Amino acid sequence: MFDGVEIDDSLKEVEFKAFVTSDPLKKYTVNNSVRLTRVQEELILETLKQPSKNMLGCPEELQLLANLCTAIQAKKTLDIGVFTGYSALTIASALPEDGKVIALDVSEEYTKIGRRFWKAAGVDHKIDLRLAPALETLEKLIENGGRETFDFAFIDADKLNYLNYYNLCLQLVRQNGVIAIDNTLWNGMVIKAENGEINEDSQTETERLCYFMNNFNKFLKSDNRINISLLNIGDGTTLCFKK
Ligand SMILES: C[S@@+](CC[C@H](N)C(=O)[O-])C[C@H]1O[C@@H](n2cnc3c(N)ncnc32)[C@H](O)[C@@H]1O
Repeated sequence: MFDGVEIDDSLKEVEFKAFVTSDPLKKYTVNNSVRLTRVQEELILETLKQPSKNMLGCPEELQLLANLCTAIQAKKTLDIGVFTGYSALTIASALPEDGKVIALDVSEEYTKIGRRFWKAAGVDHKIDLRLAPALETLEKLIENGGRETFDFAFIDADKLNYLNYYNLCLQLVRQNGVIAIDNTLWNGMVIKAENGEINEDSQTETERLCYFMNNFNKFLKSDNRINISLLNIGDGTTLCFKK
């Protein structure tokens, strides 16, 4: 897949992503399972031209989430962190005609790319984009009676708010609904945090975020409000099944 894509240095930072990986087994699993529509493929290729391309979601992960939405017959969903609209497009495509993705981001610039592709795929009527800090939007949804009305949520925005997003999503998602969380393996670096090689005072922001992510993973494991699966797919995807 995407053999013609030029790999520049910024993409080498995200070697775990299927379209740049050199891991033969990962390539195999993706080549033998990921199905992309023409519009998804065009959106991915367009995003790979953007300077912030390394934020793009992983096709194998998003396909799994879409399949999960179908399996639980999701209708009302949340996409926290839209970027160029790939996750919203993929989730919306798995929903029935009257399904909804409430899509949360702060960036007009990124999301306007997504709008074009949502329209091309004929799913724009299912996507309700809210341009504001996601915490504000989630709190408003709760205030306005949204508690336990969502079937599914995908958390993929600013990492330091992950715990806040998770706690708000737990209020918004119904019993047996699913919260999926991206980047929980942090490019494999969580092992360094686990071994004490990285801590909250580490030099780089990415290391400090990794320290945070390792603690967040431990919090999720101990949270009895959910059943959990941490999958080594994409950059690490944690599935939380609300009890
Ligand atoms: C990793 S990208 C999302 C990728 C997307 N889910 C996909 O599948 O391609 C993270 C996004 O979170 C957004 N973001 C960052 N801080 C935010 C905040 N406080 N509230 C809402 N969105 C935020 C960024 O603008 C960016 O578009």
